Amino acid sequence: MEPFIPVNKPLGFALREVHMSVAEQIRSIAAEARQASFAMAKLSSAAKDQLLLDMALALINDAPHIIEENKKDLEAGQQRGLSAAMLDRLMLNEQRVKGMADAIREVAQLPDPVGEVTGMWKRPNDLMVGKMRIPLGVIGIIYESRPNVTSDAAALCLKSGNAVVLRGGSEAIHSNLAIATILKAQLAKHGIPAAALSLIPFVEREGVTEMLKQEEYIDVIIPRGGESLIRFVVENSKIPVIKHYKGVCHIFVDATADFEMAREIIVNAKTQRPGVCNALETLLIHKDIAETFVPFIYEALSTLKVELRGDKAFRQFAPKATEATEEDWYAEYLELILAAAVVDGLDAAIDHINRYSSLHTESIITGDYANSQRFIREVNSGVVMVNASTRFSDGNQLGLGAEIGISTTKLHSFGPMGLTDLTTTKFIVYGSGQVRP
Ligand SMILES: NC(=O)C1=CN([C@@H]2O[C@H](COP(=O)(O)OP(=O)(O)OC[C@H]3O[C@@H](n4cnc5c(N)ncnc54)[C@H](OP(=O)(O)O)[C@@H]3O)[C@@H](O)[C@H]2O)C=CC1
Ligand SMILES: N[C@@H](CCC(=O)OP(=O)(O)O)C(=O)O
Repeated sequence: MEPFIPVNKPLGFALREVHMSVAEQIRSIAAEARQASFAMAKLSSAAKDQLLLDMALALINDAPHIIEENKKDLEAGQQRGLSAAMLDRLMLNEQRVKGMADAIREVAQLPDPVGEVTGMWKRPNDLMVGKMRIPLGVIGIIYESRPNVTSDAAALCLKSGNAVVLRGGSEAIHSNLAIATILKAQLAKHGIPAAALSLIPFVEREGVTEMLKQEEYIDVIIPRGGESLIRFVVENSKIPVIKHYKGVCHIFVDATADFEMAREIIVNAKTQRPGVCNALETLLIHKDIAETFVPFIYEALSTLKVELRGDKAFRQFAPKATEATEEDWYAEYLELILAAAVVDGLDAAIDHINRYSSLHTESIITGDYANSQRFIREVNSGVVMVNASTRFSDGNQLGLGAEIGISTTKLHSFGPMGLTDLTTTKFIVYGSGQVRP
């Protein structure tokens, strides 16, 4: 997508400091965030929780303003011909703003990971050695055009004692600025440096490029988005990157699967919200049940207007399905299209997944315990499920309150990332005068 300048010029441009280049402005934001991160790291759990609760309340109180700013984004999006699904992702109403506030409150209620001692052991010389959880420092996030990510990410980063630099999708610039301004005002009220939460206030892509050069000030970059973003960040970042890549999610229906259960799960995973990264994109079916299961699932999905693209064996039992090409096995459709193949068994299913998946989320539907255990151990993705919908691959649904995103990188955290994943540990050592002989 081409870089986009907001239609409402005064807002887009007024926030780019005219006397500073993009590079200077980003460097200054990052440097101030670094300073603010020291203040964040020292805050007590109670202070952070109160800050978050006040932020949630402020969002509710200022909902009319947020919705007004969001309308500007929606109008600009309509003018640019964004799809209905994209406009829906962008849209905020009272209920969605309330949802954002609820998510912040939920994060406030979660235990604070900072300061937790994760282990303590005694050495023969009586030294006590342990590990303590600490914030990462400054987290830079580049994300899509869903404005609620701005408040979710801010809440998670602040509660875990970090400062955060946010760069949201250009389509959501007015909404994001409104949300970030409201949240920042609460930082000031609580005596916390406003730079603990910064939103890049303009849409030039150069801002992303410059962010990736701030290794002196930003500790980690989280790119949350599709192919173009991830490739760009991986090629250009001087800062460690935790990729949050697209979701080419699979379900494998084993020979022992309960058909009704399989249908419920597949329908949910494909159709409940097709535009999100944890929606199902490829279905694999054990050959021993293909003759009966393929027509059964084809009927259920085509009734719901899902287009099926099958391999030869799948089309043998569902002749109306279109032909899948090699490209389909890599595809993240984010719409009502599903690729489907018949495989020889568990080994072939695991091989297919490990070859084509984006390491996001995969599920097996099976009545065979041993196969479920092999699937869990051998599938190389951040979330592996048994007899459940891939749509559960979500921080809130998995008990993390919210998620910064779903990591498809094994370092430093794999799968949905919550509070604990935004921290690291340091060694702590208690002595009583010991010296090394
Ligand atoms: N794993 C996870 O946690 C998640 C993954 N996703 C994935 O994200 C994708 C959908 O998101 P979508 O809205 O398309 O997001 P995009 O990947 O198009 O954009 C996300 C952000 O990246 C920026 N960006 C995109 N390309 C570049 C580039 N070449 N250089 C610099 N910045 C860039 C965008 O800026 P600009 O506005 O300027 O285009 C935006 O801020 C899907 O593939 C989905 O699966 C989504 C959410 C969570
Ligand atoms: N949080 C999501 C899953 C991850 C996500 O945010 O995906 P996306 O909607 O593609 O930005 C969910 O509700 O399922």
